[in-house]
Amino acid sequence: MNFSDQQLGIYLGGKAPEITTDLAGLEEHARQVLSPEALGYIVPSAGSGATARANRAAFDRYRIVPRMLRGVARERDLSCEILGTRMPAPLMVAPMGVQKLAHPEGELATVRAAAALGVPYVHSTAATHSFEEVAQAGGDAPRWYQLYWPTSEQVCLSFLARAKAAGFSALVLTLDTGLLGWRPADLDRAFLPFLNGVGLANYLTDPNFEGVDNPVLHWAQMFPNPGLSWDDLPFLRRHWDGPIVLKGIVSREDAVLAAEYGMDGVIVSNHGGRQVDGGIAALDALPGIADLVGDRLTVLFDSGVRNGADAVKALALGARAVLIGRPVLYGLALGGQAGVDHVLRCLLGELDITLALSGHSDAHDLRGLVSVASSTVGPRD
Ligand SMILES: Cc1cc2nc3c(=O)[nH]c(=O)nc-3n(C[C@H](O)[C@H](O)[C@H](O)COP(=O)(O)O)c2cc1C
Ligand SMILES: CCCCCCC(=O)C(=O)O
Repeated sequence: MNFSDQQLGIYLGGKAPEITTDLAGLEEHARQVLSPEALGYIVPSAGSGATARANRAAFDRYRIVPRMLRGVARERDLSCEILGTRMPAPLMVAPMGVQKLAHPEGELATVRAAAALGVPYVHSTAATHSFEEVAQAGGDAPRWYQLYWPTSEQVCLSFLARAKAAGFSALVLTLDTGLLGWRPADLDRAFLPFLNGVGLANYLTDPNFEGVDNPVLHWAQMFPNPGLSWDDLPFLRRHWDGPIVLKGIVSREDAVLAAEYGMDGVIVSNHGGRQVDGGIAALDALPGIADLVGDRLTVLFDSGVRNGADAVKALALGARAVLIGRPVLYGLALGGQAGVDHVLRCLLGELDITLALSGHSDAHDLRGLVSVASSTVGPRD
């Protein structure tokens, strides 16, 4: 199946879609519908926003060099298997908490849209719906669980057990959020969703929270948890029967440590610039890490992917798959489940078209497809 049939469908239908197909322009549309608090939480980044800008600038620096006359198939197949999970294309939904900020149906709308397309969904510890609710909404579709490691060992073990029982097949341990980054947009509003009980669904439904007088205070004792070290990882291995992926890796040294500590994969990510201001662009970190550990670890990528061409660049620079962050939330804000469906279909369609126009019938062996531009045009418009 060609995902670019989406494009044909729009032309033949003769009807403009309700949400723009210009995914890079989605943010502007989403800004119109998000409440000031939701907008302040979702869109901006840490500090001056330098890391988020670097993420985008890096994508602009790399350019696709399409190849010709390569007998591209009319029927293309972008499917792949990543850590035992089959997916229709090397694309996943990044773990994102507090999705009810974007839309009342929150993660349920997102997981339903992803499931209908077979796109794996990664469930955040900071979600507004519990493991069990999300599993029910997602049915048999592929799903992974993202752990924010709580300070309580009991709660940690309970989360792992609940995730396993609810059919989450791989574990993503996020490492770059030992504490929350300095986020001026939220600080200036004195707004943190968790303190209003938003984003605590997994906690509040946990047996360890039963009968607790002040659940928010109890949660505040679980997070932040900056004291974790590499030597804690064997604990996870003992208690999680399945692949483990470390999210938030941007240094080669840490990628090598991840391999030495027996992890299965890493997500090269700077959390979309939401944590460290002035950090390295995730895309700039990717090729070095993929070269160094790509033969031992499954290297995945997020931070700054805004359209199908960006996904192609990350794949060509060594990622086995890319995770989509904010654009999914923008789709969610603009149209609930249908909005997420639209965003994912556009991404898949543009990914397929970009690959085909570049001479590829699948998403394998894309090395050499991008180069650093000798002359770079400025950011859009
Ligand atoms: C509103 C929001 C909430 C997020 N929550 C989480 C989370 O709970 N766990 C996590 O590992 N990453 C979380 N992230 C980070 C994403 O997984 C991903 O790394 C990031 O969005 C990628 O950057 P991009 O959106 O600029 O592409 C969140 C991101 C946003 C925008
Ligand atoms: C468990 C509390 C911290 C959640 C942070 C959510 C997140 O990753 C983000 O906002 O970014």
